[in-house]
Amino acid sequence: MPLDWEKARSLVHEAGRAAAPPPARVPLAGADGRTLAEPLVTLTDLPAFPTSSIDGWAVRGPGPWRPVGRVLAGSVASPLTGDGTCVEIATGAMVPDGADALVRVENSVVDDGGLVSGEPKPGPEWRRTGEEAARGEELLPAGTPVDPAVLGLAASCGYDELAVRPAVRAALLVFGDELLTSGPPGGGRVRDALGPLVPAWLRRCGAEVGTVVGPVEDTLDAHVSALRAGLAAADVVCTTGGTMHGPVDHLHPALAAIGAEYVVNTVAVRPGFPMLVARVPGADGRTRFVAGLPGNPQSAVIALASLVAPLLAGLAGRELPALSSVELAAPIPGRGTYTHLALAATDHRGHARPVPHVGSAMLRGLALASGFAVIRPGTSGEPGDRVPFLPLPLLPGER
Ligand SMILES: Nc1nc2c(c(=O)[nH]1)N[C@H]1C(S)=C(S)[C@@H](COP(=O)(O)OP(=O)(O)OC[C@H]3O[C@@H](n4cnc5c(N)ncnc54)[C@H](O)[C@@H]3O)O[C@H]1N2
Ligand code: MOO
Repeated sequence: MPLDWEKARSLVHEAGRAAAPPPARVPLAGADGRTLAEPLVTLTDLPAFPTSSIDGWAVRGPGPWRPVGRVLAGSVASPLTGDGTCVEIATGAMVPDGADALVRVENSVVDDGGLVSGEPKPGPEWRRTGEEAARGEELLPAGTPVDPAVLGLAASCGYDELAVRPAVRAALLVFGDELLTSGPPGGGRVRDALGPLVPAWLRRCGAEVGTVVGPVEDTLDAHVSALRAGLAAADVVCTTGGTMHGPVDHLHPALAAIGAEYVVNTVAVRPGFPMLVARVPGADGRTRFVAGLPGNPQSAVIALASLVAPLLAGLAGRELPALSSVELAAPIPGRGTYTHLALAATDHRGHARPVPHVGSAMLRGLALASGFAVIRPGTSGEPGDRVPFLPLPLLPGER
């Protein structure tokens, strides 16, 4: 029985999470795009010392004030001990003990005798120690994706290295003797569209893509050898084609031959129902996965978005990618007891409109869409309905 689509997403995510590789400590520069394996706890107060927000004067007592020195960013300020004294201070410099106000340079006057007068602003002009965070405070939980902001925050609170989940290693095996790897299709043969497409989308899901092989010869032996070789170097081996039971569909027998166990075998979703994920014990004791994507190109993309993205998220120690929600701008039919994933383009108001050319063998509609409107089993979508939306893994600026 094909599994419910939402159930299948969470099952593969859990399977990935259970098999996530152990954390590694890496220098900050190598942590970009990984996932925090431990909470980010600040190693100091932030800021670590009272810090001037302005260029001007740190003053003590009532003015005018006699300058007794200067404190620049990067140095330790000596205390201001006498009322009626001040030091020149730069933005970012430590505010001296004893100072009770800061006066901006543009709000001050220095008289001929060198005395400074001026009006401090009513609000404090410096940042108090620990005002952003207190030493030992948790700033971000484990499982947070490491992005540029996280790298900057980690550096600012004292980290040289971060404990992160290693990158998930993926491989691709393309099945199908009918596939051409260059030139125009014809004479019964089609161009391999998935060899170029799948690795690019795996990378957008955060995976490192190693081996890409194809077409693998349409024999059981060739499939078994290619799977074994792929699994030796990857956490997840994606395959395309051969998920059904046609005369040269060898995926299921090959999975049996390598001792794989299905996590999900067919999903109640249209298009793409023959998709699967199976787990295989690795030689090192760690679980590896095979993700079988159907051969029809749009169906393969649906399998990537439905199963492979959650699996990679689980292996990376991340949450199940959340579905967003859109308002339909046009009707979308349901698919009976199956979930219908309908390619749609969204506008700036979050309205989704189905795109044309969306047959499971087509890619034209995919290239116009930003994701799939999710029409749940037993429902259909009417204009104005809010429905869940499964975004394609696109980078900013890509549609
Ligand atoms: N008797 C049945 N036959 C089929 C059924 C069914 O329910 N009963 N379901 C159809 C559906 S739905 C799908 S999806 C496909 C899945 O088939 P496979 O995963 O076994 O894929 P193939 O048979 O190898 O290929 C299907 C189709 O896609 C083309 N293809 C394959 N790989 C690529 C590629 N890399 N680039 C471009 N196009 C590719 C291939 O030439 C075929 O046209 O099964 C249906 N059959
Ligand atoms: O389900 Mo197939 O994947 O419709 O093309």
